[in-house]
Amino acid sequence: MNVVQMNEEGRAYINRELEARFAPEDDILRAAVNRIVAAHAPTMQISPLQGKLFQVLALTCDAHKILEIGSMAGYSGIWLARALPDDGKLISLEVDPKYAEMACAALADAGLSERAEVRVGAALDLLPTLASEAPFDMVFIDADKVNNPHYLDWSLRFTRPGSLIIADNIVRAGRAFQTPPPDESSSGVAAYTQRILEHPKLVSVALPWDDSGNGLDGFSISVVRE
Ligand SMILES: C[S@@+](CC[C@H](N)C(=O)[O-])C[C@H]1O[C@@H](n2cnc3c(N)ncnc32)[C@H](O)[C@@H]1O
Repeated sequence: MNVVQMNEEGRAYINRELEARFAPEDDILRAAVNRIVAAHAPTMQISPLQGKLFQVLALTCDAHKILEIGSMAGYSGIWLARALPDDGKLISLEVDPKYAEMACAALADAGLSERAEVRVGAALDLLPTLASEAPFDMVFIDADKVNNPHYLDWSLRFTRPGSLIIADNIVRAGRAFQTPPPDESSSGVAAYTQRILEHPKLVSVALPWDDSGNGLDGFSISVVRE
């Protein structure tokens, strides 16, 4: 019997093997990451297995419209938009014009320009303009963590029963569990977590995730109930 030791090496091995089988990156996804690396920017994108999980979730809730807050170079946007039908729509919000440009290029390379749109600006300025495009079947929150509670307010306004609201980086290597949290981002995440747990219309779960060298993190998934 081949037993894998559950040390760091063992976890990396399992992750690699699962990624290779369930969520292999193609050239388009690799090119999106390469753009980040070429710009000497930090690689903050979701992992391939997260991307595949989000696709499975999008298909499960029959997502036609997805809202993403925090596009960066379009890596998660590609995973999400690929789960949409031809007449589906991903709207992704990004404050940094350089990242927005990279995201547009990545989505165009992926042949997803018709289905995915990047809007440039601070999410809190852009969100009030999206009312006519709601409801969204899925919202992915992955921007400035300090504003997560505001993003939750908008997500609740813009979703329907059965929609999913996902938030990345809700552990922050444990900083989000400290009382009081040691920084503003962790405070935002802690407040977000408390609210999704207490909200009567949300059923939520969170999973731990090893954030590619940035330490242990995690993400939450909430479903909006009737
Ligand atoms: C963690 S990265 C997103 C990674 C991306 N979701 C992925 O997995 O490929 C966070 C992004 O949010 C953007 N951002 C930060 N504050 C923002 C704000 N107030 N409004 C919109 N985007 C913001 C950052 O510029 C950055 O590109």
